Amino acid sequence: MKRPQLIRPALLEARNITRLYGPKQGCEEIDFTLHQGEVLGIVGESGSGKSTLLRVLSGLEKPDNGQVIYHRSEPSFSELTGTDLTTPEPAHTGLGGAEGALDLYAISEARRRALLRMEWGLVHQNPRDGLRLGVSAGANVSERLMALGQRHYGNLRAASQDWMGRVELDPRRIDDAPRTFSGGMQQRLQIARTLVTEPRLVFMDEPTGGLDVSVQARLLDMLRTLTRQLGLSVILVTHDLAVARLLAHRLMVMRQGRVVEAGLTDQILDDPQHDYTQLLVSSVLTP
Ligand SMILES: Nc1ncnc2c1ncn2[C@@H]1O[C@H](COP(=O)(O)OP(=O)(O)OP(=O)(O)O)[C@@H](O)[C@H]1O
Repeated sequence: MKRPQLIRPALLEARNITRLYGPKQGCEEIDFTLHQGEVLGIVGESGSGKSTLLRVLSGLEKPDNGQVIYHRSEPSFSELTGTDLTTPEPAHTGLGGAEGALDLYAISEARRRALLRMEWGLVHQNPRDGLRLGVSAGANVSERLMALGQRHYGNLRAASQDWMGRVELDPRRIDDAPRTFSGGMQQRLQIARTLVTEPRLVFMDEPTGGLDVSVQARLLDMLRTLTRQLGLSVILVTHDLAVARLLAHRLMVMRQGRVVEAGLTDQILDDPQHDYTQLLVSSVLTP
């Protein structure tokens, strides 16, 4: 008997996105839908446009063309905070489409930033870009909770300690400054700081890049556990196919700013169709 397919609702849609700095420099005509609970890996060699696309998707850089549509569902953080992202602004018509669909670049920059701060999360390759180095580890973790309106000192501290434990950091180091942590520990702290609010959508840019191989392996393992436990929806940029294999359900392969192949991770890596993907995959396998 054929099993019914479970169709997960769409969370983020890229519609014909183009952001070019020069010919083939940036990303061009990108279309895809990310569904709830899905990890989408964007892979490709250096300069293929992965980071440009991630910046556009995460609201940091306006595309030259195309739309990023975010499908919000209840309960929303606006209910928690009193901020309403869906109310159209005076000169704003960007809420077309399905109810709760937000056109990312049709809302004000302030609202876009609020979205990134409160419903989304961004894990940078360099943890120093995502941490506040002047405050303690605990304050780093609890900051996003405070942005959501939580004020109780004891609860914030307990949440910070809990999350430090979940990312395998010693909770007794809650008052230490991040700069006293190793690179791998800082990355775990950045992940705790990002995930503490259980964001609906997380963007990760080479989250294990720049770390020793053994540190990478542990971090990857932890990321995989957390994404599964929390059912996170993730857009992950990586040039490392092993990272993509471990974390991503689906892959998009980019070359010179365009998507050359997309599909289920195992399908793409075990049976690549496009010449470029075949080259990428074989270059990893060849010693
Ligand atoms: N702000 C910018 N101004 C001008 N050119 C840019 C800018 N950002 C990216 N580019 C160019 O766009 C192209 C794609 O860069 P991008 O950083 O998106 O690629 P990538 O696949 O993420 O590479 P890497 O893995 O090395 O980070 C490159 O040719 C790059 O030089």
